[in-house]
This record gives sequence, C-alpha cells and structure tokens, in this order.
Amino acid sequence: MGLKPNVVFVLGGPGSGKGTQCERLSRELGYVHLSAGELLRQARESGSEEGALLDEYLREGRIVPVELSLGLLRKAMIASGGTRFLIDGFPRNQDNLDGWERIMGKEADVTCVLFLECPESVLEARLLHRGLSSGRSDDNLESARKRFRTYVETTLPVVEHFQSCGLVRRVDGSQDMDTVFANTCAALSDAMEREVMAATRAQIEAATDNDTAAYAAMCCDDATGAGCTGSAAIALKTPADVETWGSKGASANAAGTPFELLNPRMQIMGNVALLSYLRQNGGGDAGREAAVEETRVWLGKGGRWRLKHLHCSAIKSAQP
Ligand SMILES: Nc1ncnc2c1ncn2[C@@H]1O[C@H](COP(=O)(O)OP(=O)(O)O)[C@@H](O)[C@H]1O
Ligand SMILES: O=c1ccn([C@@H]2O[C@H](COP(=O)(O)OP(=O)(O)O)[C@@H](O)[C@H]2O)c(=O)[nH]1
Repeated sequence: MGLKPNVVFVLGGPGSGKGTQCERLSRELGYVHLSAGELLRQARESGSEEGALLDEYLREGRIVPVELSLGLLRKAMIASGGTRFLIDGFPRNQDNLDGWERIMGKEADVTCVLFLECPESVLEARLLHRGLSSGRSDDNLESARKRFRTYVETTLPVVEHFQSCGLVRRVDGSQDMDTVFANTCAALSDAMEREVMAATRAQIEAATDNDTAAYAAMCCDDATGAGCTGSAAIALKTPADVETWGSKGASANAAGTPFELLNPRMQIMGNVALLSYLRQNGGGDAGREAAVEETRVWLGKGGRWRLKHLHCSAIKSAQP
C-alpha cells in the first residue's frame, strides 16, 4: 500500500494568522500549503461562470458549497505531487466537514487540527490593517464582523468536533509572529512524528513488495545506505541502487514479509527527522525471521518526506 496524504487542518478566526503561519511552516518544515480562501479568490478572478456568485459569498463572508471549495483543494493536492499538506481555512462548517469525510475520508489522513485562538478585537485591528494593502473586498469592518459571526456560529462547532476526536492543538495566535511560530512547530511535532512513522512503514512495505521504484521515489537524490552491506555507504537513489542494497542482504526481506517496528525513538529538528527502531521481520516461514536495527534520517521537503540516509545492522539471532 502506498503512502496516504497526511493533512493538517489550520483553523482560526479571520485574521488569526493562518496564512502567515502556514507560509512559514511550509517553507521551514516542507509542507504544501493550500489556502481554501485563496483558491476561491483565484477561481473568482479566473472568469469562470461561478465568478459572480463567488464574489458575493466572499464579500458577505458566507461559506461556499463544499463541492466547489473541496473540488479546488483536491485538484491542488493532486497537482502538487505532495503527501504532506497544511489546509488553511477549511473545513469551516458542517457541510465542509461532511463533504471532506464523504470525498476524502478514505483518501487522506487528518493528523491534527492546528487552532489559532485570538480575541475579536485583535482580529478586527489586523484585518483593517491588512485591508490597507491586501486589495481584498472583505477586509473592511462590515465584512470582518460578518466573517467573525460566521466563524463563531459555524467554524467553532467544527473545532469542537475535532476536539472530541483528540485532534486539536491550540495555539495563542495573539502573540508576536515568532512566538506563534515556535508554538505552532511544537504543536505539530506529534503529527510530524506520525507522518514519519507512516513514511517509514510505506518505504519498508515497498521493500518487502520488491517495489524498487516506489522505494527509490521516497529517497533524496543524494540518499545513502550503510551498515550491513559490509562496505562504505552506497547510493540509494535509483531503483537499481535499491536493488543493489537489497541484494547485499541489507533488508532481510522476502516479498510480503510482515514486519514490526519495535521500540521506535524519534527526534524532529525542523524539517529533519531521525528515527531509530528494531525491525523484526516475521512470518515464521522458512527461517526468515531476523531482526535489524535501523536508523532512518528523513528530510521534509517539497511536500514530502524523503529518505536521506539509512543505517542498518542485522542482529543474527532475533530471539533473546
Ligand atoms: N502574530 C501576529 N502578530 C501581528 N500581526 C499578525 C500576526 N500574524 C499575522 N499578522 C498580520 O495580521 C494579518 C492577518 O494575518 P493572516 O495570516 O493573513 O490571517 P488569516 O489567514 O488567518 O486571515 C496580516 O496582515 C498579518 O501580517
Ligand atoms: O473553505 C472555505 C474557505 C473560505 N471560504 C470563503 O473565503 C473567505 C475568506 O477566507 P480566508 O480563509 O481566505 O480568509 P480569513 O477569513 O480567514 O481571513 C471566507 O470568508 C469565505 O467566504 C469558503 O467559503 N470556504
């Protein structure tokens, strides 16, 4: 099975700093940032037949039907080629949430919901200030107040829904930008750890399926592997490299061999993740059981996690 896209929803009142934080998170942590509002504004400008309708929705701060917003988001997700997304300003109401679950529920995993909390007075001041240069038809006092009401009435219940699922990470959005950024990074760390575990599992599954192309597609251009090859680090870039790596006995796999990752330890430093674990290969057939100590260094870049380095050392006897 391939790697499902991982999604972080970023919610908060109008002007709470969603776009500002997402832009920096995408740059520094390697996510693809998609703003539902921005995609709708682009669609409005594109001269499509929905343009006039969209203009009214945006000006009034009303939430457009999910078929439209989610259609744009889904198209942009596919076009990006990424697997790690910050989806900014969506889902904003029950219709959005139902649409997401119906259309994307099985296609993507929501790893967390980043929620920027900010009092209305701060939001209002920010939007009026943004209105001096944004050119947005909704950055005025009247629209701002309507958008805030919509946010309270329809978006907060969505946040409560995610809260009951244990997915919400709250951050005080009223602090200065650097402090908010540091707090959002901390709030995202467990979601990033889950992304890295999922990427690791997907890559090992590619190995056990002998899918060298899928394995290589998850590697950086300068990726290397070292350890039980008995030699210096070798390149791990192309499917042929992956084949060589496997033929040196590095992976101790047979096609479809089940495996377990025991005692995982992870450290995330910006867009670098370091993961060590004991891989127990099992299945019980033909004496292929073996344990391998592995360390994977992953780099979050361009909307994906890519393997930078793999070190492994086989343990001769898997059983204590
Ligand atoms: N922490 C902050 N402190 C002060 N101003 C901020 C902060 N975060 C964002 N802003 C400013 O407030 C305005 C709204 O931020 P933005 O990121 O566009 O919000 P949103 O996407 O939630 O509507 C922008 O002009 C932005 O520069
Ligand atoms: O999923 C979405 C996201 C945005 N919008 C519309 O786009 C506007 C602007 O949203 P954005 O997130 O860009 O800005 P914010 O209001 O958070 O500053 C909203 O008021 C809505 O009218 C929408 O209908 N559906």
